[in-house]
Parts: sequence; C-alpha cells; structure tokens
Amino acid sequence: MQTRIDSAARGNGNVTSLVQAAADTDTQLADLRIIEQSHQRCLGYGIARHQNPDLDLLSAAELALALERNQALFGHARPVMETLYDQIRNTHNMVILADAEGTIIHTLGDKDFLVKADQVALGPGVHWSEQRRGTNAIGTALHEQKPTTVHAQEHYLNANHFLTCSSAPIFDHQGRVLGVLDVSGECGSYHKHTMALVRMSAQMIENHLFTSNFADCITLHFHSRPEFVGTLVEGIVSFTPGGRFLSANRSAQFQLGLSLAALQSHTFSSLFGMPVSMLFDHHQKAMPELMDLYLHSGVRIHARAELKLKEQHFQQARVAAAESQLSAPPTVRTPAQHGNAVSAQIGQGLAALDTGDARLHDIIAKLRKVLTRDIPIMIAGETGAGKEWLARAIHQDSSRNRAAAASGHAAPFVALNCSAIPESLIEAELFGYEEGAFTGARKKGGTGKILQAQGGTLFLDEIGDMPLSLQGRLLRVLQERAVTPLGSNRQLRVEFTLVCATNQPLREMVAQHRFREDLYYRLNGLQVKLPALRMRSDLAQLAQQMLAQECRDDAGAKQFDAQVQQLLLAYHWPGNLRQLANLVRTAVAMAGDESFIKAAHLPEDFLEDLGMAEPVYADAYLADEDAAHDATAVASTGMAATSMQQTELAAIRRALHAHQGNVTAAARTLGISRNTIYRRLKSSAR
Ligand SMILES: Nc1ncnc2c1ncn2[C@@H]1O[C@H](COP(=O)(O)OP(=O)(O)OP(=O)(O)O)[C@@H](O)[C@H]1O
Repeated sequence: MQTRIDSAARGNGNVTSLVQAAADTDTQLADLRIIEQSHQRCLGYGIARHQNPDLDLLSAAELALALERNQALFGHARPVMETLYDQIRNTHNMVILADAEGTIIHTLGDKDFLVKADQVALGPGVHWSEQRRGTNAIGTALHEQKPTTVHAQEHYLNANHFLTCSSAPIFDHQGRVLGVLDVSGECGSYHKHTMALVRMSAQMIENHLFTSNFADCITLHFHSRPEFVGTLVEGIVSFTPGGRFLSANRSAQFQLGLSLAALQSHTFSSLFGMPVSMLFDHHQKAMPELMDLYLHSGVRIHARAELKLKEQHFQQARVAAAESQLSAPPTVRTPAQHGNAVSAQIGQGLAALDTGDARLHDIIAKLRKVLTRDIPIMIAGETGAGKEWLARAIHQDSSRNRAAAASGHAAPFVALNCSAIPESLIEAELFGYEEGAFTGARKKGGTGKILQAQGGTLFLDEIGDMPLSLQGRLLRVLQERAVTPLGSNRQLRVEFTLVCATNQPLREMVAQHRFREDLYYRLNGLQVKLPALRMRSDLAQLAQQMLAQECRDDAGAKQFDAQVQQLLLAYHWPGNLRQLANLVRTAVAMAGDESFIKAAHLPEDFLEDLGMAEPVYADAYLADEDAAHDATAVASTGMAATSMQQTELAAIRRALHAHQGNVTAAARTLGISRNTIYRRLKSSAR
C-alpha cells in the first residue's frame, strides 16, 4: 500500500528517509492504524475494491435542499473556503464541503483537477460516507470525528488511489458534527502542511458559527497569552445576560479543563470568581483593555467581552452593576478565594436538598447528627447523582461554617477531584510544596488543598482514584492533624472536616489491595449512598424546581406539558441529576417564548432512548394510507412540488413507501440520516 510515509520518503528518494519518516512520526503511524481499521469496516460493509465508482448523485432540487438544510454551515464556510482555495490555487487540488452525512454540498477547485475528480464522482451532490465510497478522508473523518488524511492506496477503492485528501470535521456549539472541510488533490501534490491549513480553516468556520449562534448573550474571548486573543486559537465562552453558561468552543474547553457537559452547571462567577456585572462595568469604558481573570487552576487569562444584548438586559445589568459598586466594588479574586465564591453561590444547606424523597430525607437526618462532630463523611452514588452538591450543603450547615459566618466571614470549601488531575500532581496539589521542591515548582511554593481547607471542609471527589502511594500520607495527615508540604520538614497543624465521594466499590478495592484498608475505615465515619435519580420519588418536584430556577433570569415562567411530565417519569436517567439539569436547560432554550415545554423541545437522544421516535413515526406513516397514496401520485405524475420542503417530504415518503416504512433503509437510499427523516415527518405532522 502506498502511504504518506512512502511519499515523504520518495521526496528524498532513499530508504533511510523512509525509516526516518516512519520513526519520526508516531502521529502518522496512529493515522495508519485508523486507515487499517477503516479498511476492516469496509470489508464488513461488503464493498469490493475493484468496484466502479458509484456515480449516483442528488438531483439539482435535492442538492438545493441539502444546501438549505445546511444553510448556516454553508454560509460561514463559503468565505473560508475561498480564502483556503486562494492558498492552494494551481496545485491540482480542490476544496470540498460535505454535510454531516458525507454529502458534498460545495466545491472550489482547479479546472484540470475538477475534471479528474468528476471521473470518481468527487463533486457536489455525491455521498462520500465510508459505507458508500470505502475509506476516504471525508467518510473516515466523519466516522472518527477527527481530522483525517487518506493518501493514495490508503483509499479503499482502487479508483480513488490517484487522490490525496485531508479532512477536518466541523463541530457545532453542542459538540455535534455539522460537516467536513476537505482538500483533495492528486497524490503527487501531497504536502503535510495541507492538513494544518484544513484544520485551521475548519476551526475558523466553527468559531464564526459559534459567535453567530447566540443572540442576546455575553461572549468572552480569552487566552492565557494576550496576543492570542482574537486569533483562531482563542477560547470563546457564551453566557446568558444573567451569567449562566451557554456554550464553549473547543479551545475554551481545553483551557478551562472542563468538558461541555461539565461546564453546563457553571456560571460566569463559578468559573472566574467574579460577578458577571463586572463585565458591564468594563464594557462601559471608552477603550476597554483586555481584562485579567483567573481560572480554577490559578492560571491567569486575558479576556475581552462582547455584549450582544437586548436593551432591556443592558439596563438591568447597568443597575445591577451600579448597585454592586455601591455595596462592594468588584475586586479580582485570587485562585485561593475562588472555591469560596463557588460554594457561596451553589451551597444552600441540606434543607434545600430535601425535596420529598424518603430515602434522601433519612440521609439528611443522619448527616445532621454528625454536623457538630469531626466525623469524616463518605458519599457514594452514581455519576451525576449530586455527590458534590451534597458535600457543599454539608459544608454550608457544618458547625465550622456556622461559626465562621457568625464572625462575619465564610469558611473555605476546597474540592479536589482525584481522577481529574495526573497522579504525579496530586501529591503537590494536596499537600503543597516549598520553593524548589521539584522541577517546575513555583517560586514561592504552593499551598496545598489540605492547608487551603484550614477551618473549613476538604472534599475529595473520586477518592478511589487516589494513588496507593499517597494513601498512606493522607492517612497520616488525618491521624496527626498536621501536614508536611513537599520539600519541607515543617509540620503545619490543620483542622478541617473531610468529605469524600466515590462511585467505585471501595470495599471491593480494599479486598483487591487497590485501596488501603486502614484508610478506608478512617474515611468511613458515616457512609451515605445517594439514590439514583430513577429511584427517587421526588423526580417531578426536582424537575419543576430546576425549571423554575432556569426560567428565573432570562425567560418567562414555563411549565412542562402533560406528555413531557410522563416522559420524564418514564426515563431511566443514566446521567442522573446532571442529565436532568442539562435537559431542562436545553428544553427551556428550545421553547423560546412558548410557555409550555413540549416533547418537541426535548433532545432527540432522550426521545430515541425512550423508543419514541422510530416506532411512532414509521408506524404512523405506514398507517397513513393517504400519505402513501399521495407519495405514489407525486412519483407517478412527476408533479412538481411547490416548495423545497414539499419536495423533500415527497422524496422521504416515496422512499419510506418503497421500503415498507423501514426508516433506516429509506435514510440510506436518500443519503440522509434517520434523524432527518424523523424531524421532517414530525414537522410535517404539526
Ligand atoms: N439538588 C440538586 N438540585 C438541582 N440540581 C442538582 C442537584 N444536585 C445536583 N444537581 C445538578 O447535577 C449536577 C451534578 O451534580 P454533582 O456534581 O453534585 O454530581 P456528582 O455525583 O458529584 O457527579 P460526579 O460523580 O460525576 O462527580 C450539578 O452540577 C447540578 O447541575
């Protein structure tokens, strides 16, 4: 098989450079593994390598429909494609945009190469998924959901061996693939920088789409280096006018160290330790400079805020900002103060969590009995069941926090997720270190989490991931109530309440010698197991409470309609409270100005999990003889549909009819996704 490594070597013309190229490029070897796996899949699809290129393409009307469906993607991609093409003009290459199903919707290229590409149907209206065309950059990038180069014989079909193609997927603000950007050319024109150009262009399209997506919101553009703010690599996060998190681009997720799912429960102030009103103050300045903000990790970032808000929100915010200036001028919080900002905002004490479930009520009653004693608490429960929220509520009601509040300040709540930081860093994070304790240690040393929790609560999440080597040290701290920072021989006294959480079976880990038995018993003063959401009798109240909370800042009051109430109760909630909170947030956004949340506002994967989508619509279609009749009539008379939507719907009905209501087969014939079929049928039924 001729690979990119061959090409690189051929460039220098000797065997040594072949070996060198292979040895130097782990990345390329990883890419080749992807190609191998793709070839295996193609064998499974039953594609023959020698088969002639499938020249089937969408009709002009169908292509127009595909463009209409991908209007936003196309609109933002077109100017970027033009700039990209300017860079590669006259190199026997073309720039391609395909949609999320792999259908090419737009191309720009050198004429001579476009003619060659046409012979293998590399052009608008043709479907380039792996299932249809074997291993190829567009289809394989869609499958892998990451940038992919497919060169020469790495293509599965022999007919495509003359090509070299580099593709990068384009993601939307919810992390879903919207389409693929690709540069394809003759394999002799292979250049390893092509992929970098494609990736940067895809990122540019993503950033444009991201910022155009949210109206009436605040967008923060940031980077740890000021010169990168405003460039392709900047992080972008959007917030509602009230400061609730909406979305973040990939660079922002990377810099914040949090995934989109984890960010959903955050606000501007929980991320940056300052009220969102400070952005309004900043915005009022005639020539605002970049602001300095601090991330959880203590890293300083430089940021610029864009306020694309309705006038009413501006006014509310100006008043709020003025009030906050009168009471306490906003100050930049240091990382150490950050934890308190979060707890002050989220923590409402145990009473707020007692929403009617009997098991939870018993847990809260037990916890209240130990609040005044120094008994370590262990919280077990599935992911997203609310372990950290419970820990914060325990802290809020703890005697240490009450005593601190009585003297006018808040006791610290310090959290460390043992699974989220590399093993090698946990020791320094937890115990702290003196100046010069290890290579890379900060000048003034670092205060560990244990010392930061002095007089408050230390929350060790995912304690099962605490490395065995450190478990003994933690045990000593708990027994001696003193900590010795790395590189120091001073013992510092500490007093704190310890709360740990786990979703792993710690007792089994003890039996397997993966967790120290003595530490297990030391941590296990009181163990409580949070019930999974599907087991809770207060699910409906919780959902209502979240809905009320969600509508508080930005939208008017809303209610769930009767069907949605039933669906919420019927669901099995694998992601527990986190999933419910995210669903409520998305549904509120989808409902816009409507006052009822309806099934149509719920995420599709939720409806699919409930088995609602396929049987309902496919069966409904089959039962609807009239619809079938109409579809046949449209097919037989060739009657022109009056609008794009009707043409598309007619095509869907024809395909469903031909496949006896089998949605998957109809989707394959049309080259669209099953979800698109459901969506079209659903909207035509309204
Ligand atoms: N009592 C509650 N009321 C409203 N929302 C809640 C409540 N408890 C949890 N949540 C929501 O669920 C999300 C997840 O909660 P939390 O982080 O406490 O779960 P966890 O069990 O610690 O999760 P993990 O095991 O993944 O760390 C929160 O960010 C919040 O959005």
